[in-house]
Amino acid sequence: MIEEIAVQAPPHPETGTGSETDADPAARRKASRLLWGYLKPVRALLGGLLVLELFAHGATLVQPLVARWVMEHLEEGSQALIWPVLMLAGIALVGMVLSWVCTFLLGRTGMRIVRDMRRRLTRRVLCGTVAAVERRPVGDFLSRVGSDTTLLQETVGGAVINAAAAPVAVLGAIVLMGTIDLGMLGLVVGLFAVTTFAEKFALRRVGEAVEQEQAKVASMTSALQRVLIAFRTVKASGTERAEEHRIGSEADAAYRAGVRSVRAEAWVEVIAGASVDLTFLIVLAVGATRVADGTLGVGDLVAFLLYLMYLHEPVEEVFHAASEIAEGLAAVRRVEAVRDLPAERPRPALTASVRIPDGPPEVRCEGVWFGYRDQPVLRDVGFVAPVGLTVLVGTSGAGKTTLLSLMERFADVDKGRVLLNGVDVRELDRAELRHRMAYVQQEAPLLGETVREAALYGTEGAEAGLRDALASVALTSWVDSLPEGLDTRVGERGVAISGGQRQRLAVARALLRGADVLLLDEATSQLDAISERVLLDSLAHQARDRIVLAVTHRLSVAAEADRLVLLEDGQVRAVGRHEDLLRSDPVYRELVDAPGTRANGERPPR
Ligand SMILES: Nc1ncnc2c1ncn2[C@@H]1O[C@H](COP(=O)(O)OP(=O)(O)OP(=O)(O)O)[C@@H](O)[C@H]1O
Repeated sequence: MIEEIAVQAPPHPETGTGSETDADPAARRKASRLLWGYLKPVRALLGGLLVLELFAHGATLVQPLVARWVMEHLEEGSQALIWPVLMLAGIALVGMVLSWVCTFLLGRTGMRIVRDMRRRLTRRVLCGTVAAVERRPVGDFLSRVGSDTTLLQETVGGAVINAAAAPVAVLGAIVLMGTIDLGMLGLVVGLFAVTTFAEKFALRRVGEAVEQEQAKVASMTSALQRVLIAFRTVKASGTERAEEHRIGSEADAAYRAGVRSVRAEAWVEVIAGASVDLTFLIVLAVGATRVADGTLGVGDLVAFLLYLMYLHEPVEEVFHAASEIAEGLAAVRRVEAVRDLPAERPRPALTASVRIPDGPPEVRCEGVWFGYRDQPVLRDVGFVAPVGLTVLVGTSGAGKTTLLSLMERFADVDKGRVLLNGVDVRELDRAELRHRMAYVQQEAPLLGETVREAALYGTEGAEAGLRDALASVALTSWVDSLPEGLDTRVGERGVAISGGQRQRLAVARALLRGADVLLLDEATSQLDAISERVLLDSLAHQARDRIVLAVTHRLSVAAEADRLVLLEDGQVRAVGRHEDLLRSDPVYRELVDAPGTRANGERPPR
């Protein structure tokens, strides 16, 4: 069974974030808590910014008072006006400086949170289990780490501060209105309560629509990424139009969800504006009636209405900020789905002292059972791979790659044991175990921009052995023919080099790790007979003091093996040398006779 720390809910068809959606109040509360958590490292800074913002509000409020003072003292001549005018200019300057500082600091704070979030997500993905990470489309990860985190920047860079500062302005005005007439204030508060109730629904729609839009963008990115990886196949299959249509439909779906979110946002803005305007009219009607029956003064009504007009901006700001926060919370939910990825379980504390015993290396499988999603793939597999070349052969799907995965602990056995030097690999620290092994995966992908970087990837201080390793895989003359030698760029996915060269480079990298156990999964499948011969000689040399465990369909590799393990339908069918199995096992004979077991130019055995 695949080992996971947290159990991942299956992706939601619309949002792709698991079963939690914006319609779920518990999910909303959890997202709010998480957003508050993200702000933890910058809460003090945000507090300071809030104070600055309030000062900026204060500076705006003082301006009319000073202007009024200037108007009242006009008749005293220009001399008397110098100081008030200078004061006005000073206030304006302070307002400008505060505004710049707030905008800059808020923007920077938002970016910092996004940067930290991206770092954490990257760490989370890299620590995830192989099963959990490989199950998700790559484009989905890219979208969550790239674009969803950007949405958060908007939320933090302004919305949070506005959501805190604007209510203070609203509260201030409300208190002043209360000093004029409590009855009228009750009316205003009642009307605002109705508005807030209506806004709640619109805001929920914003959150849902943004989450759906982001999920559609992720699907589009995944579709595009698949096409780019298989670009030649797409061209050769003549499916450009079909792919364009498919990716286009994802873009359309993202557009439709985007329109839904914009529509909901428009409602938020309109309801906020209309609430103030409507309240103004109702207060005017009620106030006029009260002025007429003498229970309210004209001056009080005018002052009350002025405060209502002043409220227009902060009320709109509050709801605009709420809308941005709803978008941010949608992003939080999508980002958190990555943070919930099951991680590789650390080594159990009880066995913390277990180390790999010294001595000649040995890999041993004892009664190993393993399945994917309760479908058994390996059944009671047992064999020993001592120092030397051990080759795993078997029909496609027999479980060869799966066996190598269990040795590297990409997954753990359901039953039985895999032992390295007599120690169950589950008791070992993963880093130590993997340090002892070098692995070339079936597709032999290259990491690094240049030939040198690709060959040295994951090898520490191995540069001195680079030339020898390249010679071992017959790549010296190729590297020497490159325009910039080892520093020639190999293209993003290594497509600038042939499949065989890529495989050999991957093997050179594995050799440079100097590991006790070399795991090679179909590492010679694309080699010609001559390069394969060089590589096999080199592997034979390596196998004198380490374990080389190779999965192959190639006869030439099998013929060189010190021992063959023949897998059939997840079980060990036979173990022996090539000649013995050729004589005794009809299934092995059939495999050997099958097409594709020989390198180009290789002759069949006599
Ligand atoms: N991640 C996975 N999830 C579910 N099933 C899987 C997964 N990986 C492999 N399988 C299944 O497990 C079985 C064994 O796969 P495995 O890749 O180990 O076979 P193999 O012998 O290496 O095949 P090949 O020679 O074609 O590479 C296959 O039926 C395969 O479909």
